[in-house]
Amino acid sequence: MNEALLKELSDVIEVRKQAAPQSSYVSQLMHKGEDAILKKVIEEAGEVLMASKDGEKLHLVKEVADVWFHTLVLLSYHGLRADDVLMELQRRQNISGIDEKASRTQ
Ligand SMILES: N=c1c2ncn([C@@H]3O[C@H](COP(=O)(O)OP(=O)(O)OP(=O)(O)O)[C@@H](O)[C@H]3O)c2ncn1[C@@H]1O[C@H](COP(=O)(O)O)[C@@H](O)[C@H]1O
Repeated sequence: MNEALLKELSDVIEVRKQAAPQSSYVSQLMHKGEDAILKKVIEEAGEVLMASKDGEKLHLVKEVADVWFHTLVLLSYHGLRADDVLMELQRRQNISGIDEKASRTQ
């Protein structure tokens, strides 16, 4: 995963959040509010399901990118960033790393 790219995208979303609604896709979506953002997340998740079933890998990658992007917009709406999710994933990896270490020493 390119962590820097996710952080960069989070920065762009933060800037668009403050901008006039007509100026960009993110600004418009932010202006429409939480329900509109949630609707996009659910819609894109449905498209991931269809892409998975049709077996086209590139289609799946594109739909997952749409989900990631819209969840970043949702995080920003709530004052959160990609970093918060990355830290949570890191925390889980650390826990499972500790578990693995413990099972090796038993
Ligand atoms: N990564 C994305 C990105 N991925 C998807 N989308 C938009 O998300 C929408 C996906 O919705 P759909 O697939 O349902 O397509 P649609 O029917 O055209 O969309 P709707 O009319 O239903 O909203 C499209 O309008 C895409 O353009 C994105 N829009 C922007 N970005 C990034 O966000 C940054 C800021 O974008 P702006 O706010 O547009 O400047 C850009 O630099 C990009 O890096």
